[in-house]
Amino acid sequence: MSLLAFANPAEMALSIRASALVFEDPKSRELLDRIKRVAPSELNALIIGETGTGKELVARHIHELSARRKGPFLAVNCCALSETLIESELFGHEKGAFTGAVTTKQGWFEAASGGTIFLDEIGDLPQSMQVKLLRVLQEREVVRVGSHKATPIDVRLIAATNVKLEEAVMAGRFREDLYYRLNVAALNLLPLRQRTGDILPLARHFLKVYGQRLGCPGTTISPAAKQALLTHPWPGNIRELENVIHHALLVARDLTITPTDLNLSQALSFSKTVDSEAGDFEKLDSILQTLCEQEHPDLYARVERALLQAAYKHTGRNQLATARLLGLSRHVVRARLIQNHILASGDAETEKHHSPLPKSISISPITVPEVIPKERGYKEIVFSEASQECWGF
Ligand SMILES: Nc1ncnc2c1ncn2[C@@H]1O[C@H](COP(=O)(O)OP(=O)(O)OP(=O)(O)O)[C@@H](O)[C@H]1O
Repeated sequence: MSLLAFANPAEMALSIRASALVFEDPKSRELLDRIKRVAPSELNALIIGETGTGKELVARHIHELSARRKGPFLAVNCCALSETLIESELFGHEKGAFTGAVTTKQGWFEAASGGTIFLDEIGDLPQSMQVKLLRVLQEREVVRVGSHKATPIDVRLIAATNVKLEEAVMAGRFREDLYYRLNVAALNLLPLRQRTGDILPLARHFLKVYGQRLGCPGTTISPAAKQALLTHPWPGNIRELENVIHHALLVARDLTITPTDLNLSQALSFSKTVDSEAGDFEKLDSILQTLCEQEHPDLYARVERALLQAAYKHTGRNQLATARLLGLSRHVVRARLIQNHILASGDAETEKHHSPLPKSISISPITVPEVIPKERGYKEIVFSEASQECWGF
């Protein structure tokens, strides 16, 4: 999949707006009505759904339908940031606040002023940060690390989770008061297998998008392939469907996609194999941790890298499958692949990840060249067609 570096914001605007929301199943249409009602309000929203169900796309849609549409839309993946850095990333820091803080830096909340901030995987937010986030939401101001001065912020928060936050609250892992603050407007995105009326419209949508990009517009899906799409369980949801269609267009011999082009049986048998292998990896992981804690603290990092490399190679460089194989979430895998510099530049399947920190920022087009490179010190912004995300380097 190609990467485009957008020199010009208008070009990126077009690309981002092209990511239309396809909602045809009656259950999805109900949700769309709710989204349209929630969007113009200033309410915080909580989007709940399995990985790949479209949480970020819905958050972006809410932003576009709100009065804040001209402001920035910043998407931050909570689990891609290490616990030590998350506070300064979200709220900024003063020069000299800690080793390495060589300049004063604005945090994401300030950068999103006048717009929307999307906190993905909110359930992974460390407890210490949950208290601080609650304070920010209550007081509507942030205090940079190393400062005593509060800066007012004008930001709408949309959070997302793929775990049941109620259970995390019951287990004491997530603050109840923060949960109620976030859960003002809850939007449940059903897994694709529970809204089968979306499958073929989405397949047609991706066929059109990728068909044009790959120079084979007008490609259709055979009746048998449609049937296969309708009966597949889609554990990776819409992201998986998108990848399947993209792949099918690459391998199809003519302008009709057949069941063989979809390669769904391989995906299923593979997911069964990895289910049984995951247990072994978990066992190995825990033995290694104990061993390394006792003997060689740096050995664990080396072994983790080797494991990640092996799993990533074994799965044909598929992040979701690697996550399943290792018993981790896709975001954790992605973050660790980046930290370990395993995602190489020019990799055809993945985004380009050179930043030492995975800064997953999806940005409202207008603000990209003005806010991000200048304020965040990025030299280059790269837009990934695959994930519809921008990456700063
Ligand atoms: N209703 C939809 N219509 C069109 N495309 C969609 C829809 N929902 C999701 N997609 C596409 O599917 C892919 C995954 O969506 P997205 O990243 O928003 O999911 P997510 O739930 O945020 O995933 P994760 O939990 O892994 O972060 C994206 O390429 C997105 O554009």
